[in-house]
Amino acid sequence: MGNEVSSQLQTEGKVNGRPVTFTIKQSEDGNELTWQEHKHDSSHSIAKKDMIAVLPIHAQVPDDYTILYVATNPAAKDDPKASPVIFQHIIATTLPPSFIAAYQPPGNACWQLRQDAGSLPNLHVIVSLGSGTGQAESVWNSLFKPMLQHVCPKADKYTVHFTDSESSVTALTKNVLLPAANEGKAQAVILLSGDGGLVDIIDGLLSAKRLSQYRKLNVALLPLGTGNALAHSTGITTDNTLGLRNLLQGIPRDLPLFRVTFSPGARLLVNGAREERQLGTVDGQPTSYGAVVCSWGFHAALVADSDSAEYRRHGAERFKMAANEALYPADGKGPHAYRGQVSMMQAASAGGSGGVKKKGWQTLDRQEHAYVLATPVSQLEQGFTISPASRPMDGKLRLVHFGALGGDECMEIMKQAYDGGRHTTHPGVGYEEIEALRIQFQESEARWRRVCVDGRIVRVEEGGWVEVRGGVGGVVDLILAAPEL
Ligand SMILES: Nc1ncnc2c1ncn2[C@@H]1O[C@H](COP(=O)(O)OP(=O)(O)OP(=O)(O)O)[C@@H](O)[C@H]1O
Repeated sequence: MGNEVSSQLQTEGKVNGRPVTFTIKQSEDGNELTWQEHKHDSSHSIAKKDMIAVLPIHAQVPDDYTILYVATNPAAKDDPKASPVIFQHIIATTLPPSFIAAYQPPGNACWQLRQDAGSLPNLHVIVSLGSGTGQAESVWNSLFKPMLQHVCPKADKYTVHFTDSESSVTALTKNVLLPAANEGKAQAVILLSGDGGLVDIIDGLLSAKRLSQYRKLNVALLPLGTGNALAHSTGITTDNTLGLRNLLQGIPRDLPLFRVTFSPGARLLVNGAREERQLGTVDGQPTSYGAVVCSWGFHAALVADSDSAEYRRHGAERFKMAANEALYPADGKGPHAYRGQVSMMQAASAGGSGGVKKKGWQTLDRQEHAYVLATPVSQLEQGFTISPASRPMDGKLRLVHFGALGGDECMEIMKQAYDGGRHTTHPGVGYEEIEALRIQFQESEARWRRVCVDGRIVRVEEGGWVEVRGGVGGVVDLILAAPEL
């Protein structure tokens, strides 16, 4: 190619009507669009990580496109509740074709699928004011609302819901989303929340009968929680757009779920564990559903203990703070040894770390445990790779477990999880693909019988049990872009 720049990489065009030269440049963050304004001899650029999409404007002006992207929000420097980025757009004429090809949403992108056979899209935006460090409202105002007004200018085409309590999403699901889904209406939900918002939707949808004409919802995540496990594990957080690139470029994919069944006395703890509630039942058994994690032991305890307004202010740090308290308790006795019988059913395809593979239930030899965690996702928070073999949306449950250990040894295993998931090769850690997990609790004190299902805490009665099984689907589609974008 010599010094010649290919027409794929450089074109003469316009930005907002002003003549420019566009160039695609290789940078550390990937391909970057730069342009040189002829009149002012000034240069500009948009980094790959800031790109949302390139959208054609009209068939009559085939060379004109709108570039949607984000820019750093200066207000976020001093305000932890401010959106880190704001929405930007420009009109570009005669862009390099490779740039258009990279960022124009595919024909089957969810945006188009939301148009229900020509009728108005049934689009709900949920702004969860209690999620993460409280950025959802600012993200709505500075980022998502301006983008929606751009791509969906008729404001009456969508409904915005702001949460005002921890039961807001559940109530909306039971009163609005489920009845409409049962009438076969196409619905799309855009969720400005953490994993909890999605779990509330899933649980709400599964709380009552789904009729034969039930139509799956499309759900798109704008990850604004603390852990954002699903978003990190599916690649939604790999750019700076807080899920907007994924929203415009993604296609609907069935979200694999697992079912968690409890003994009859199990209760959901709410309102900072000050209140308890009955769980929904399936065939008479208390049942919950999840998409991220079901755990008992150290992980469940730290999720439960860090779920207070005081801890939440610290964002993802809250997990580390609670972990320290659990591993090095003030009484100096070391971490609790959780007593119970843990059984698993290995998946037919699993190799497993426990020697000869047998179908059917197998009970672990040990009676004292520190960590028992089943998950279909790879990361529980950014960089915490609890299950490195997990692949997005494959629905395979994996079990990570180890016995009662000292604080330092537990901490070392956790550090290895933060180091790309190295803990799964630690000789004391079991890691296998499973079909099902069952725990029979042998603890007299209630706090050691707490189970975490996607951040919710369920306390099981003395002598009670929990069982986890994968293979549930057909309830919601998650909007996901191809990982290579
Ligand atoms: N306005 C509100 N008032 C009280 N509670 C709220 C309100 N809005 C949301 N909540 C609750 O706050 C919690 C937020 O959960 P969510 O999972 O979205 O965020 P997170 O826990 O910070 O993130 P993650 O689950 O990804 O770690 C949920 O229990 C939700 O019901």
